[in-house]
Amino acid sequence: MEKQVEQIVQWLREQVKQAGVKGLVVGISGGLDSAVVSHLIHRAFPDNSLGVLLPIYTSDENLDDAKQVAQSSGIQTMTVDLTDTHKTMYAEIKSSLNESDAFIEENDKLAGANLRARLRMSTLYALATNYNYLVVGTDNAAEWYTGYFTKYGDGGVDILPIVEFTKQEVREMAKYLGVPEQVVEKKPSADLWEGQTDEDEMGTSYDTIDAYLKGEQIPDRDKEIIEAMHKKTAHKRDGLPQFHREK
Ligand SMILES: Nc1ncnc2c1ncn2[C@@H]1O[C@H](COP(=O)(O)OP(=O)(O)OC[C@H]2O[C@@H]([n+]3cccc(C(=O)O)c3)[C@H](O)[C@@H]2O)[C@@H](O)[C@H]1O
Ligand SMILES: Nc1ncnc2c1ncn2[C@@H]1O[C@H](COP(=O)(O)OP(=O)(O)OP(=O)(O)O)[C@@H](O)[C@H]1O
Ligand SMILES: [Mg+2]
Repeated sequence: MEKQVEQIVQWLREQVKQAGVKGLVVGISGGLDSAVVSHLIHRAFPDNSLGVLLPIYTSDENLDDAKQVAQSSGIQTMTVDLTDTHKTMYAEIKSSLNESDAFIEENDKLAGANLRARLRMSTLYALATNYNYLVVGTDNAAEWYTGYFTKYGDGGVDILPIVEFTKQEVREMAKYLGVPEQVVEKKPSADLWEGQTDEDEMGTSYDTIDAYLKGEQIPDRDKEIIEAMHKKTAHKRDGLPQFHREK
């Protein structure tokens, strides 16, 4: 594991050098993926890494976990509470809609949720500009394959250090790095609405996605869910469609 971690740390240093910047910034949620990334970027840049707590209606429990991750990793942190910003901005969007165009319930929930991720992204880029840092993404292999992230939200980042690691591998890395136990054991959640868990929303489990990515047999039903998500979200992984002028 030490070798694996050291390779990622070296890679992080190369990315910073190649980009001609000074360090790295990540959002810390109190969840597993950002905990691992916080530990890794602090190892790579003890004096030039920043973890940002970005609560939007965030529970005390998750905030507390985020603080404990800050402590276990040793990373410098700051907090920008975006709850009021989200409230104001989303209310403004909704009140500007014609009554006949108003959100249906499901879209309302999703749009509000994705706005949370995009406000966090905007904040991280403002800070990256100030400190001359790159924004580090926390997607793992399962999230990347299924496209389980918000386009230009938590998907709006500069580099992806753990994108080739399954959720289980990220969990193993977390234990090795000394991430607090309750964070290692916590149910993965995007925390974009009350009570959300990734596995409930996706309708399959990380263990199953991990197994599929490793080429193991999984039930047909899960395979269908995973492939449908993968197909539907191809646009999040591909470059932008561009119109080419005739020569
Ligand atoms: N074929 C296509 N070509 C180009 N663009 C296409 C497109 N289809 C949709 N789009 C665009 O993409 C948008 C839909 O994508 P997007 O806005 O990302 O939204 P969407 O994929 O619908 O929702 C994001 C999902 O990721 C989950 N999530 C988000 C953030 C964090 C985490 C977490 O694990 O922490 C999970 C969240 O719970 C939700 O299930 C459409 O509104 C449209 O603008
Ligand atoms: N409250 C928050 N404060 C700061 N960053 C956040 C917050 N919520 C989400 N993020 C950012 O969005 C990323 C995506 O969230 P995601 O839930 O996939 O990861 P996680 O919370 O680190 O781990 P897990 O998937 O196990 O919950 C986080 O890793 C983090 O960088
Ligand atoms: Mg989370």
